[in-house]
Amino acid sequence: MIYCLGPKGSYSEIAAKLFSKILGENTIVCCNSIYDVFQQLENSKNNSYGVVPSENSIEGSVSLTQDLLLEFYDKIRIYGELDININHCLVGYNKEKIKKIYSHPQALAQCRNYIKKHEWVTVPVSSTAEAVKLVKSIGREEVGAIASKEAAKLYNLKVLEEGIQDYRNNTTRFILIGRKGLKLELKEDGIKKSTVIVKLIEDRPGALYEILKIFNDFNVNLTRIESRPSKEELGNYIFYIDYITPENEEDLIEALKGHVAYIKHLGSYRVFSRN
Ligand SMILES: O=C(O)C(=O)C[C@]1(C(=O)O)C=C[C@@H](O)C=C1
Repeated sequence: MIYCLGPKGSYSEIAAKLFSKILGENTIVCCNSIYDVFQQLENSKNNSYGVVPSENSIEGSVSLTQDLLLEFYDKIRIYGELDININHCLVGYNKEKIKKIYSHPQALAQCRNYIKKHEWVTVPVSSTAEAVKLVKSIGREEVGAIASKEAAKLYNLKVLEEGIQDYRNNTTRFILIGRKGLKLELKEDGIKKSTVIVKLIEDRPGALYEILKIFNDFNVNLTRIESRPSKEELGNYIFYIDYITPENEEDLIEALKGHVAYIKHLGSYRVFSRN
């Protein structure tokens, strides 16, 4: 079973379909929210997976996913990663008549300039495919949605314009998640990455530098470092760090442990490609 944000035709479902081919797992279950995906996995006993967006090339991190990775740390780990091109379409009845545009907040943000140019009122909804469903059920020319071509086709609406994101290259990174301890057979080839969350012991000069120095000492290439609020007080942060997994990763983690309040290893996983 693979859980994802639905309904059918969402970008998450498109990503889940690609993962389903890779995993040889055919059942995809569409959920109402990213939170539901985590919760379904928490309650699942079998080898279920979830597919959730983690980062976008225009808008940056999907903060809900980042926060839930920490909140569900006792149960859930990352098992894979896949980047998908996002080619947003204007979906509806008649472009000239649109006054109100429905979509997921990430998609609205990725098309901010385009929407501003047309002076449309925006309505955030739970996913891009949900937006198309709503526009179909409203059935009036004044409304439109921003979504995939697949969603337009699925709910029988017209693609009025394609590639409407503000920057041509629009890529969203999706991660494959599951309960900790799952055995996913990784092919020998391809890049392997890891993600950790670290909290510094105290706010003092060089505290973050000391951690980064350890990565340097182990000759490890970082691919992302991002701070999120610790949610304890304003100006207090935790750090999400992705890196190319070294052979001696256990030694690296041991070395880091001496310099942090905590380190949470969210997984070492394969970076999948679409073919
Ligand atoms: O709304 C959808 O279709 C989703 O799958 C969510 C989501 C996201 O949260 O980033 C996925 C890809 C796009 O970046 C826009 C929206």
